[in-house]
Amino acid sequence: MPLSLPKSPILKKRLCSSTSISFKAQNTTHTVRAQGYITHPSSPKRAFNRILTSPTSLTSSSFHRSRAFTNSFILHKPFNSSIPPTMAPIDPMDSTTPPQIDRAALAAHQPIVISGPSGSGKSTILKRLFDEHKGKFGFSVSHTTRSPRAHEKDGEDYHFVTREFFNDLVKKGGFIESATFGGNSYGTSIAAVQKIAEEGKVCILDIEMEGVKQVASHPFFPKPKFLFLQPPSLEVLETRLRGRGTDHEDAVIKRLNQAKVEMAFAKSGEAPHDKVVINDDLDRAYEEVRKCIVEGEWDDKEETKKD
Ligand SMILES: Nc1ncnc2c1ncn2[C@@H]1O[C@H](COP(=O)(O)OP(=O)(O)OP(=O)(O)O)[C@@H](O)[C@H]1O
Repeated sequence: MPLSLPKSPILKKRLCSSTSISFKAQNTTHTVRAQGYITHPSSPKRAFNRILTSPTSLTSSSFHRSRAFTNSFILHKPFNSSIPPTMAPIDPMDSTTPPQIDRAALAAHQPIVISGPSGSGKSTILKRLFDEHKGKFGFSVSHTTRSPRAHEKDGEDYHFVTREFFNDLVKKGGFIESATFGGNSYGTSIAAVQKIAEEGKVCILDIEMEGVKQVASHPFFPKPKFLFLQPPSLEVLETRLRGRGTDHEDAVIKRLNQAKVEMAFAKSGEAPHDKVVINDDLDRAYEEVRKCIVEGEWDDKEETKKD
């Protein structure tokens, strides 16, 4: 049964900001730890809102971005369009420091970017990871220029900001990734990510390919670890997407087409991935991911790349 997880902004999944993940299974709301929410694919949703399709999925703001590219979503109708900014823009142009960059915290709790085609199993694996390591990870709260929906709380689901604020933060380099969909902008701020690190947690960012490129090329944000989760084949991916039962035919086709692009990028030599994990067997893949993320064993990049 598909779940709907409340989450925060940016298009993709990361386990960051504080951290309480709320999700909805049928009519029951559960809270786990994270931000943002996941909506059933058939319900209105926005670019950065990740569609969580399996009951085991989790999500956060950054999660959501990938869906924007691969799904055709019906947009929620904003009910309030005048929400004031809640975060002061950081000043990345302050070369005396980077006082706003908490390098010690980010080094101690290095953020992890997980990416991979829709249906590759990111949500499934992250859900298990969170369940088995409670309090260790967090999701960041994304910024968005869209208006909040009835159930959304500013600062929890997203930081709802004005376009001026958003654009200003973009200019200052305050986002590690940002994108615009359907006239609304979404972004993962440095401040939101490092907040998780300062809380003593590892921020996990579930980000789609374009976001990954942005994070990797950010001029001054310390490099996070990048993990790419790959399906064993497009055929298997198609079977899993259809088995998930959350997408219409056209959405499945879009996801598969996007998967080809993402897998080509992963093999191109241009990708920043520190580790590629092939999700053939769930238990095996989970263990491989866990070793990287929990134990810090990111050692077989070259070997994996040859496959
Ligand atoms: N190793 C595996 N073997 C069989 N089925 C799997 C495996 N890993 C994941 N699945 C199933 O594949 C489907 C897609 O997994 P999941 O929703 O976690 O992918 P995802 O990468 O999070 O997708 P999206 O980006 O669209 O959220 C789910 O139904 C999940 O149960």
